[in-house]
Amino acid sequence: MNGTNPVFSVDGLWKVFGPRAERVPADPELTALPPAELRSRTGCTAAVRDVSFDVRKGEVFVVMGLSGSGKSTLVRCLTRLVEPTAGRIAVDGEDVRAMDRGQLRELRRHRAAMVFQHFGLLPHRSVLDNVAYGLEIQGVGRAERRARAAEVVTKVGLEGMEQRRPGRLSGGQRQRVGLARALAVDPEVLLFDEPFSALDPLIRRDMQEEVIRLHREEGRTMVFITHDLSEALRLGDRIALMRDGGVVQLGTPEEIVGSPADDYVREFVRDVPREQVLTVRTAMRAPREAEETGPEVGPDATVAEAIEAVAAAGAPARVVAGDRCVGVVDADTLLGVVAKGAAGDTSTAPRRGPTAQFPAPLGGDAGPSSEGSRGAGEVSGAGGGGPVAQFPAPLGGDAERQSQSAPTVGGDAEPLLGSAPAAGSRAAGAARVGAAAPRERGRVRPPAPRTGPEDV
Ligand SMILES: Nc1ncnc2c1ncn2[C@@H]1O[C@H](COP(=O)(O)OP(=O)(O)OP(=O)(O)O)[C@@H](O)[C@H]1O
Repeated sequence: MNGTNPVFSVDGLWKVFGPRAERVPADPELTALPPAELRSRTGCTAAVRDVSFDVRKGEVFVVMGLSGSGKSTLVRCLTRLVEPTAGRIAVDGEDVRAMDRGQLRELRRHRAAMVFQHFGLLPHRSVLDNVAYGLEIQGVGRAERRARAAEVVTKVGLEGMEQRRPGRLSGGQRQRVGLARALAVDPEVLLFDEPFSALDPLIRRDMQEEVIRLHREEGRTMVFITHDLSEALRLGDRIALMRDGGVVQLGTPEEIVGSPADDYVREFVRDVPREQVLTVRTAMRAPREAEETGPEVGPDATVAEAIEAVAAAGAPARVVAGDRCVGVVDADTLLGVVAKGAAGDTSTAPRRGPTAQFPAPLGGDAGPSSEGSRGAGEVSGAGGGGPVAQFPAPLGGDAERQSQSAPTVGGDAEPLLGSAPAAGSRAAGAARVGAAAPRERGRVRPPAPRTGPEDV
């Protein structure tokens, strides 16, 4: 995926609303002003400020940020639904800003279809005809467009509802029709503008699964806007986190959660269960002698999956890539990852997830021998029962101290995160984890904490 040319390439993009907007990007004094001052001095709002990124072929690229951070404006600039003020945009190497009206129409209809939150369905048309609508605009003949529409209706799980009117569909079903309509024109890229934010949480999750399934089956490039961090983590191969029109961090979910670029991002991801996002790459250490046995996990397994594997076996797990053991994760290193998040966050209530289930500290001495030799049954009685209680507990009861004394985590996390894998390889790696929960492989599935500096 990474070796191919980008689908969209954005360089130094600005969108300024207000009088004589073009002067803003051109004037270093004005570009340096904070948003409020820029507004009071010029009457202008810089909705997008000097943003650069590539959307790679086949990836789900998420644009995330709080309300008003510039997400919609940015994504609308990609096909010039909003006219950029300055900067370059290319689609498959073609200059979007140089396109004439006909080329733009072609771009929007065939190459980059948008799925909106308000799906804009035609109330007097059946599901099938709504889905076929985009093809109708393209001039595709009736028989062909209905056949193609029927295919995508099935693909999005609406088989049997072809003749219904939108008014007789639930919100989730209507959103599926909107999605089917975009898919019917077989665009190279799907652009989603907060498509699920009006749906209730269960249906929303359903639709997220749908997007993941479609992406997995078709490998279609997707740009997805959301203000919901858990949605971004669930869907994104990479996430651009926006604030005040700028991108404050662009990276994989693992990079954003594991190595926040600044305090703003750190605060944003504070409540994310790190063990469900970070992979064992963050936690592994060099293998020691006589560590040739034990469970195996792929390099893209999450820390949570590795905890399960280590807990079930009562022994460290080998991280295996291809035929090669590239490292080992054990109780210390895995807990270190979890504790590192908790250490900076002592003011909050206890976090959910595996950490909360660990037995009370057992004295803190968990050298290599205790990890290797402690049998599953030995600890479970003392620690509160359940498979998780079998996990040796090396903490002395002080998360902060543990995080400082976990050199593998502190020392290795950042550099390893830099080489975070692509989604496809995540899938391959995760399949090794015998004890992993039956969930989507290769995708992060955190519970749904709505986190952020403020809830939007
Ligand atoms: N047509 C417009 N005229 C003037 N200002 C605008 C216009 N459209 C957007 N803005 C401003 O640009 C900034 C970014 O808006 P935008 O809608 O892109 O944010 P967003 O992150 O998509 O927000 P939301 O999540 O609420 O949709 C906001 O300050 C907004 O008020």
